[in-house]
Amino acid sequence: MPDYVIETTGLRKVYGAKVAVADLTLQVPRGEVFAFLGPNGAGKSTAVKMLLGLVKPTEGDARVLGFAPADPRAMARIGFLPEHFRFHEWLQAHEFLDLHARLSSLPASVRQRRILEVLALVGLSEHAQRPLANFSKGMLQRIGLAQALIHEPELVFLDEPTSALDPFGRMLVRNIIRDLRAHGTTVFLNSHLLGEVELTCDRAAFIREGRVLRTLSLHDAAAGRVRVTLRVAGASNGLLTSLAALCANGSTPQETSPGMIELEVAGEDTLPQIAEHIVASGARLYALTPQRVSLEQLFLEIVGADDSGQ
Ligand SMILES: Nc1ncnc2c1ncn2[C@@H]1O[C@H](COP(=O)(O)OP(=O)(O)OP(=O)(O)O)[C@@H](O)[C@H]1O
Repeated sequence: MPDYVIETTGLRKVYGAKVAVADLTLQVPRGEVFAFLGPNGAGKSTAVKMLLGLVKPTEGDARVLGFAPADPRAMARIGFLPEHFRFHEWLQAHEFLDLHARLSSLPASVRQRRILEVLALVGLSEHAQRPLANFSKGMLQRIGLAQALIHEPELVFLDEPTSALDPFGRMLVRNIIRDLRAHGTTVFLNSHLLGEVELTCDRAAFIREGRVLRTLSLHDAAAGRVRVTLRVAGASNGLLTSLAALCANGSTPQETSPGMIELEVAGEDTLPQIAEHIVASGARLYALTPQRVSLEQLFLEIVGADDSGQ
């Protein structure tokens, strides 16, 4: 049986008349880097808060590391970087990390070593003695990530961890997430930066109004939709009809200009069949150019482009 670190069934949260999370059913296996994607107001942060026991669900059930949310046995093994972190600005970076190490019940014998390790991990070793009040937004996000990892958690929730970071910072966070995965840590990532998600995550769930619309693997290139551009000569009238049978989701091939055809197929496995159809029709194939459909395109299609700004 798969070892799920997160399992929810029909999780729901209502604030007055506002349904923040409608009906969330989700399973995240151990060791996965899982992305939670959805437009503003989709209920992502509320869902994470319910999983952490910070918000009480109106209905439904959740298990995190096998326990009910907020169970101290689970919480000790979870790290969390909230979207809006309230920092203790009067503390120096190392004091802030020491506070969080103590809150995580890290034994005194390892605290100092872990503080130095996580400061190095997030590239802030030289700022250990600086008060957080003097930190830039990006540095605060890095130190927030350091506190989430100080106790070597099994499961880490990162809510928009790179929103304030420059490209170097984003690369650093990508590498940290890859290291976490290599060590078997499960990462639950909320992000609007779909390029980052594509590079770091194993699987993504698209949510809207607190419901999972779809989950998909981000690894399996053969399973991802592919847009194909063809350059052909001598195409017969029947070629477009014949290619239509290979298209994804009821889409149809389009002749964009003489000799140029575009179509979308469900995965790379269909590419040889396209070539076979063209040759069988008697046309000559000069170019077949596949391009994976980006996560951003999928997001716009699945979630809908007009559902922001709540
Ligand atoms: N404490 C609260 N009281 C009332 N409404 C709330 C509360 N928290 C969240 N909401 C509402 O619930 C909905 C979901 O909010 P949530 O913050 O979970 O969305 P999100 O997907 O994390 O959004 P974003 O991408 O903008 O961070 C929103 O409409 C929000 O206004």
